[in-house]
Amino acid sequence: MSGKYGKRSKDGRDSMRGTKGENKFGGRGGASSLAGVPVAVGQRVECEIIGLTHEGEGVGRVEGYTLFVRDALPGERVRAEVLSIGKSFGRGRMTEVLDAGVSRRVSPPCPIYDSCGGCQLQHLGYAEQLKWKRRHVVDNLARIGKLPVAGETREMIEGSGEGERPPVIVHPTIGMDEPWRYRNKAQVPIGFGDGGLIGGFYEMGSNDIVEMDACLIQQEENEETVRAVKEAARLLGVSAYNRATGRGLLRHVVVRHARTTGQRMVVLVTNGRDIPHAQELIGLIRERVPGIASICQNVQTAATPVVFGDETHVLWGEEVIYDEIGGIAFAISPRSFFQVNPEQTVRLYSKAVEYAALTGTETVVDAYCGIGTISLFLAKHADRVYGVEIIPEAIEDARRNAAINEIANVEFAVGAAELVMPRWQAEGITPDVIVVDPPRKGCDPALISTMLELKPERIVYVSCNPSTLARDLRLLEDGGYRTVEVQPVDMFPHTGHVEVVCSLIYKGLE
Ligand SMILES: C[S@@+](CC[C@H](N)C(=O)[O-])C[C@H]1O[C@@H](n2cnc3c(N)ncnc32)[C@H](O)[C@@H]1O
Repeated sequence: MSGKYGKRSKDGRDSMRGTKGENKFGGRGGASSLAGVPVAVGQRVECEIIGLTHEGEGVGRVEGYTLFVRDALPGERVRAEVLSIGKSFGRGRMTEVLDAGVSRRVSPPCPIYDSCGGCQLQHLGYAEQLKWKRRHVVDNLARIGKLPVAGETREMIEGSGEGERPPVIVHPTIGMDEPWRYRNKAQVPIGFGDGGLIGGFYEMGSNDIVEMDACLIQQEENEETVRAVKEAARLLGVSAYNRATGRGLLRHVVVRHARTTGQRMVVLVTNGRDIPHAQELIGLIRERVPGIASICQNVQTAATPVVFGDETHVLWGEEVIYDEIGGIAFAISPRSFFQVNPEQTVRLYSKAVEYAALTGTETVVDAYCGIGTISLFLAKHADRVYGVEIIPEAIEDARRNAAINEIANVEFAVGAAELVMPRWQAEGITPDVIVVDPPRKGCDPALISTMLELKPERIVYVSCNPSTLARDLRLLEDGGYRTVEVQPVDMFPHTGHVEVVCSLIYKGLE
């Protein structure tokens, strides 16, 4: 075995798959042996795998010492080579499965799974992935949130300090019937290979880009678009960005596909404004990409792994493409957040609407609203919805989305939710329901304080990170709320990520 087993995980933030694995697979740096640590770097050890991290590493134990072993699965006994050690844990690579035990190991269908860090769980059967994602949520709620979870062990409930409160119901993860080819967006880093310009994904643990033509979790249209753009760039001699020297033009190709309208968008992220042969490049992309509706340029000159810079403009076509979710049309601009799995998004948002339990008379706040997706879903069932979002273009899209869907009972504001909410509070806006859908770092503490002052009857919390979710639920519980139901939704099959939607109720009203 090679590739995935022998290399560090990469930061996949801007990979073709666009998943968010972190670079944590150790490496050979640091001490080769440490006092009190029962393993040494380079040693081969046998270990039982008793759990799985959110990055898909098996959690092994060697004489009580924790060894994270990439690609090993719970229930297995494996042989692993130790790659790095620290005082409390180390990292290793699996060299052999000694006993598969009860693990549900499957053969990953993707031919480059070994070297690409975009997916972490293709080697685990899909039904088991769904179970594991629920387990991951439960563990975080119990460990970080100190919440009692229905049907779970007493040890988990102990220490919650919750007394006789009803336990939280954590439902089974909602999965996909066909968990492949779901992503509507690809972010492809561009670099140099032997034959010139290449684009695909970062090799694990390095900034080396590996050419990739196919990715089984991408919609095929995105693969086709990326291929066409790379070919056009090669034909015209467009230079690829060199991450070591900061020279070269094309840094990333970002493509989106709107399944309901067939429209496609290409964003060329460039290291500078001037694109030589720009008109020829645009011409070739238009000729070779069916459904192309928008070609944009984003300028990013900083030496940073962040994909987009602040300057975006249209090179050809529209400034947005249109897609539809649950019968609502959405305009999507190059930098706006739009859920990447449209099929599961309908399920996620429908749950959020269900948990909001609206009757038509309520005032609702949608914090971290993006392009107004959840706001517009809620507006049909509420008296008035207020959405707040930090990216100005996203709010432009949100307002446009309200207009094209003829939804008049929504209002959007640009700004940090933690700053805008107190302003609304001062203006006398008192929400009956607050929906939050923050980025991975969770809600700003100031926003939580304002929510606790406003005391809405219900809070609906949508999260892509179970650990910050659990932290925030604890704060909300301490402030007078009870977490009632938690629904994990598999928005990112074959990766370690899980989306969660939760309902909370103000205890004073129970
Ligand atoms: C997970 S996305 C959710 C977007 C939207 N609810 C959806 O489902 O499409 C989080 C959003 O929060 C925005 N954001 C990040 N920090 C923010 C802040 N402090 N205040 C308001 N919005 C913020 C991001 O730009 C992003 O659009």
